[in-house]
Amino acid sequence: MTAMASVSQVLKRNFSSSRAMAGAIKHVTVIGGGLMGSGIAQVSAAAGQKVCLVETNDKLLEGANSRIHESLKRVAKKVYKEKPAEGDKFVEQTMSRISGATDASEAVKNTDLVVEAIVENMAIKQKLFATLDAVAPKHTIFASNTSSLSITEIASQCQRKDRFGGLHFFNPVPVMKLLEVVRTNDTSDDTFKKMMEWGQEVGKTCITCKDTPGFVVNRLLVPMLAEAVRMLERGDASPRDIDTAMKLGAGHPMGPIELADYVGHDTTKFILDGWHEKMPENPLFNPLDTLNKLVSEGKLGMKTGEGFYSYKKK
Ligand SMILES: CC(=O)CC(=O)SCCNC(=O)CCNC(=O)[C@H](O)C(C)(C)COP(=O)(O)OP(=O)(O)OC[C@H]1O[C@@H](n2cnc3c(N)ncnc32)[C@H](O)[C@@H]1OP(=O)(O)O
Ligand SMILES: NC(=O)C1=CN([C@@H]2O[C@H](COP(=O)(O)OP(=O)(O)OC[C@H]3O[C@@H](n4cnc5c(N)ncnc54)[C@H](O)[C@@H]3O)[C@@H](O)[C@H]2O)C=CC1
Repeated sequence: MTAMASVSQVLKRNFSSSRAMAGAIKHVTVIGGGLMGSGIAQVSAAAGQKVCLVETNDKLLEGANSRIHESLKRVAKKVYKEKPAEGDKFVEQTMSRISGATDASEAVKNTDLVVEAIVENMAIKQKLFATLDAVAPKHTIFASNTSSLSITEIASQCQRKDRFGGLHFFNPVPVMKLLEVVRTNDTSDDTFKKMMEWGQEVGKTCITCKDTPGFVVNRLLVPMLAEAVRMLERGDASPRDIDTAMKLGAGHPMGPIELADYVGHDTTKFILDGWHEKMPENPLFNPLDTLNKLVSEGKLGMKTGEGFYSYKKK
C-alpha cells in the first residue's frame, strides 16, 4: 500500500459517512487554535460534534478558521472526488459546527469536554485548568494534548482529578490515525470510557497508556529526532541524506530532520528541556545547540517558513 493510498483511506474512513453520535460527549471546547488545536477542532466538527475553539484574540481565531477551512477543502477534494457538490456541503456543514471565542471561562460553561492545546508550559497549563475548574459544569471532562508533560501535574490544581486525562493527537490531526488516551491514577473508569468512546467517534484508533513522560510515541520518537540533529552537528551526513536514509531504509514517511521541522522546534525544545530538567542523568535528553539557535532566531520549522529547510515560496 502506498503512503498516498493510506492517506486517502484514512480520510475516507474518517470523513465520508456521518457517524451516529452515540457517546456522552456532544459538545467540545478546544483551547488553543494553533497547529494542533485547529486540527482537533476540525476532526471533532467533521464527526458531528459542536465545537467551540478558543484563542487569545480574534486575529488568531481567524487564522485558525482559515487553516481549518483549507484543510477541509483538501479532505473534500479527496473524499468527494466524484461528487464536488457534496464535498462543498461537507465543508460548509463542518464549518457551521465550529464557533470561536476569546474567553475560555465563558466558553466552557456549556461543554462536555475541554481539550487543551496551548503552549507546552506546565505553569500556564495548570493556571488555565485551575481557572476553568471553577466555572465548568460538574460533568465536564478535562483533557490535555500535551506532548511531554505529566497529566497528573497539569491536573494538580483542579478538584476534578477523576474527570481529567490526556488526549494526545498527532500532527497533521486530520490524517494521523492514532490517539493516545492517557489515564492517570486518579482518572475514573467512567471518564476513561468516555474519552475512549469520543476518540473513536472522531475517527481515531485509540491506544491507552500510563501517564509517563512522552507516553508511547514521543518517548520513542523525540530521542530519535534529537539523535538525528546530533548526527548533523557531528557532520556525519547532510540533512537530505539523513532524511533519505530513514525514508528509504526504515520506511518512515518523513525523515527525522523534515519531521523536526514539521513538529516545530519550539515544541521539541520544550519537550527536551523539560525532560532534561527532570532526568538530567539521561544523555538522550541533553539540550541541542542547533535547536536552541534555530528557536532563538525564530526559525521554528515549516510553520514559520524556515527551519533546517526553507519553505518560503520562491
Ligand atoms: C510532537 C507530538 O507530540 C506528536 C506528533 O505529532 S509527532 C509527528 C507525527 N507525525 C508524523 O510522523 C508525520 C509523518 N508524515 C506523514 O505521515 C506524511 O508525510 C503526511 C501524512 C504528513 C503527508 O503525506 P504525504 O503523502 O507525504 O504528502 P502530501 O502529498 O502533502 O499529503 C498527502 C495527502 O495528505 C492529506 N493531507 C496532508 N496534510 C493534510 C492536512 N493538514 N489536512 C488535510 N489533509 C492533509 C491530503 O489529502 C494530501 O493530499 P493533497 O495534497 O492532494 O491535498
Ligand atoms: N506540534 C506538534 O506536532 C504537536 C504538539 N502537541 C502539543 O499540543 C500543544 C499545542 O502545540 P501546537 O499546536 O504545536 O502549538 P502552536 O504554537 O501552534 O499553538 C498554540 C496556540 O495556543 C494559543 N494559546 C496560548 N495560550 C492560550 C490560552 N490561554 N487560551 C487560548 N489559546 C492560547 C496560541 O495563541 C497558539 O495559537 C502543546 O502542548 C504541544 O506540546 C501535541 C502533539 C503534536
